[in-house]
Amino acid sequence: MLNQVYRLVSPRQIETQTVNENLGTDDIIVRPTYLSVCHADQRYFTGQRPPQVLSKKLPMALIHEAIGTVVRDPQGIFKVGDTVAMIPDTPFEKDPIIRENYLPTTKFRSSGYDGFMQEYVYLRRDRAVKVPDDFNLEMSAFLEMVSVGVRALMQLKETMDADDQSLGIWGDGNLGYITAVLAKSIFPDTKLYIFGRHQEKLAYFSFADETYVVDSIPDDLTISQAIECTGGAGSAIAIDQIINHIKPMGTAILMGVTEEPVDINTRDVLAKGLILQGTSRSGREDFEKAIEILSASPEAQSYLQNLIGITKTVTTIPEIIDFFDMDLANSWGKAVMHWKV
Ligand SMILES: NC(=O)C1=CN([C@@H]2O[C@H](COP(=O)(O)OP(=O)(O)OC[C@H]3O[C@@H](n4cnc5c(N)ncnc54)[C@H](OP(=O)(O)O)[C@@H]3O)[C@@H](O)[C@H]2O)C=CC1
Ligand SMILES: O=C(CO)[C@H](O)[C@H](O)COP(=O)(O)O
Ligand SMILES: [Zn+2]
Repeated sequence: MLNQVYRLVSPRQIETQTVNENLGTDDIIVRPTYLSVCHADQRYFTGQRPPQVLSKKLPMALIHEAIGTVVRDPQGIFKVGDTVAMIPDTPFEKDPIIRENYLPTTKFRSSGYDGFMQEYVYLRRDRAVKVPDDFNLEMSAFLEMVSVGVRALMQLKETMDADDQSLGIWGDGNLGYITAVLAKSIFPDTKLYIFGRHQEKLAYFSFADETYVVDSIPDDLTISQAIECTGGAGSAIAIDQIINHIKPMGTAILMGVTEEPVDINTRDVLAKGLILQGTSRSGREDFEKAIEILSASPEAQSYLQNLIGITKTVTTIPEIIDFFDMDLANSWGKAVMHWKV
């Protein structure tokens, strides 16, 4: 069946490419409905990745945060009309130790493989998770990012020592906010401190125990565990502040993506016996866990709806490009496209 795929062919240049699709025995067909933009998409859209990376990855459809409506399931397991979250992480093998999102053979949509900016997505059925009927659709568009926050917190839980007194999250944006909302459910008795750059963003973290602007953190403040959700140029100072304020033998989960290597004060990492652990992307079970947590907490759903930033119905390629530009200029929240292309 011929399918229209909207691919980034070079920075800021999106073209329709017609692809002849075959429906595999274990596939379903999904019509994307709500798509949410990630920093990773913007790094490709604006050409912030090195030229040799761009030439390897492009052309490809962007977007890995999306929900859609099932239009066909040959096995009849999904009902036509079901809303599903689409999982961009696509493993092709199982490993007894390495999680699917860390396997080198796993494909990740919108990172070298077509993302969800398509007329229809031909999806392996295990890459679709039913979205509860009472979930807000625009909030559900970024369930992938929620699943990434779940992954980080699960890794923290598996790795950290017994000190669960306090958790510090560096980063007052989308990822920090989502991870903080989830932390209230996963570590309900742990004091939650947020460290950011913008008082007006920190104001959204009303559920946290304390918020700090990073240039005025009390010198004697200590935290048990930490998660870095900054990325870019800001992550070096964030990691340095974490190393300074975390208690000995604490664990710091690193989530922010940088294009350049980051200097780390290894002397203090050694002296304090710290664990630094990276986390990237998520697997099916993290999507299921995210939906389980949100289903049990209307309050968490309500907080996440505060993260819905700009929303717009897009019907043409120029409107897609305008929307990406609007996202770049937007300071708070996730940009969610209602996909009518
Ligand atoms: N590991 C994973 O699987 C995933 C990683 N990411 C990555 O996470 C990072 C954050 O994404 P997102 O939340 O959407 O981005 P946002 O821009 O929404 O949020 C980042 C926030 O952190 C602030 N910040 C920058 N430096 C510091 C610092 N040193 N201390 C405290 N706050 C700081 C930024 O301020 P300012 O804007 O002024 O710099 C900004 O407000 C990105 O690199 C993104 O690619 C995203 C999704 C999944
Ligand atoms: O956003 C993310 C997951 O939600 C990851 O940071 C993103 O997938 C990294 O991909 P790339 O290496 O292509 O930047
Ligand atoms: Zn992402």
